[in-house]
Amino acid sequence: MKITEISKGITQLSVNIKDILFESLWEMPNGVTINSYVVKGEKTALVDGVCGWDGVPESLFKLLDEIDVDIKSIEYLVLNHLEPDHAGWIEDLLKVHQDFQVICTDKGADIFEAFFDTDVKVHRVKDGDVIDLGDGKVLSFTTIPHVHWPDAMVSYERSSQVLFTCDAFGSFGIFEKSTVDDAYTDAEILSYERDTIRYYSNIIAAFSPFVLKAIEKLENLEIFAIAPGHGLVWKSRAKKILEDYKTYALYQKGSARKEITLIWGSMYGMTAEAVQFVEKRLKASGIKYHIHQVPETSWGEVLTSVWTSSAVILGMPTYEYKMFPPMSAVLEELGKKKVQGRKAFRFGSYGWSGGAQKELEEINDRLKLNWTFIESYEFKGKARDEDLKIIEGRVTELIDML
Ligand SMILES: Cc1cc2nc3c(=O)[nH]c(=O)nc-3n(C[C@H](O)[C@H](O)[C@H](O)COP(=O)(O)O)c2cc1C
Repeated sequence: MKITEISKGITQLSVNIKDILFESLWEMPNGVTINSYVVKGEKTALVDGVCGWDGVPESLFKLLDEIDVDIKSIEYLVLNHLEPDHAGWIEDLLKVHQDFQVICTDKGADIFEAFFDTDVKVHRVKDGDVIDLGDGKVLSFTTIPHVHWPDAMVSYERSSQVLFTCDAFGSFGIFEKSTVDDAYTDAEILSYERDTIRYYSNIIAAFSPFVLKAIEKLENLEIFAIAPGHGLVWKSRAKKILEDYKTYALYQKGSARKEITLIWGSMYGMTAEAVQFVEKRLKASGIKYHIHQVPETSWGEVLTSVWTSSAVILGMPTYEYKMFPPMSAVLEELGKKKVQGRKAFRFGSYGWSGGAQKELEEINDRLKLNWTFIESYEFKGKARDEDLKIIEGRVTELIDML
């Protein structure tokens, strides 16, 4: 738990969350923070809440207490996004306070009504609407639909130029030293980047075209700080996180970094032997690569690597006339996130007639992955020296294509 003053009258209340799966699905090896913000003019607004998970609502009440904000003094609850990791706390709030207004978009209001049984007043805002809190504090609102739900908006406090973005521009990770980027060196920020990319690729990626539209909408704002619902507050690097998000969004269609992700699975070690050989070749080439075995590695981890990679190598055998099933499961997930336009190569073992290749081609077409494959290579049983030579040639071809 942390309390941080972002600007005069604007305080961040941050709760650390570990050892859960985000959306009951995505691993977070370094946890996540959920950030709520108090904006104090003559009136008090709370921007975004926290989740209803064990101990979290109590943490927010405690933090409000520590900064001497009487819960009953909150007149506005600004909900940039209704996902329960930010809005679940409302159930607990309603038990002690009902005399406030919810501020959200039209779509947000519909979701609010679906999630909560309450007569609390809901004020629907559109682009450019403002709420004057008095004492110089004015909040204005800009919708950013589908980043990440259709209800999403950002709120901007005009005098301090703080932009509250909820899920947009967020990251995974818990930050012990400070919750503001200024406290960290560039090298430290770079070491947290994988958590940001993991967050982006796992949670936001499917909506990348909307991320680009949102950034366009926000580009001309004077920004002192970007204050998201997860991860660091971006002050000196506010422009940089906008640029980084734009870059991540553009990775969706291909032309990502000069990196290769090798995803592999093997039942009895025949494909695994060839994988070891390919890994040696990648190591010798000096190119940056990620290697993940499936099903041992989670989708989230694989997705994080593939998101930044311009090329993918798949190593898997035939299983019941199809691909080794964990590989098709991962590809289906990549299809849902629309990871398109990768350069790719596939190799693998089979026992009698094969079949994996046919399913791979079907998946590439059906999911519109639009991956450009170098001719795949299949070997019967164990890969012999002549097989490895051919595989090596094709891996070299792939590296050269980058
Ligand atoms: C459950 C199972 C199903 C298989 N189905 C097929 C198949 O449909 N077609 C085929 O050619 N080989 C099939 N095989 C044989 C494997 O593809 C072959 O043994 C291959 O060498 C396994 O590679 P691995 O050691 O990397 O798992 C199957 C093997 C198993 C264990």
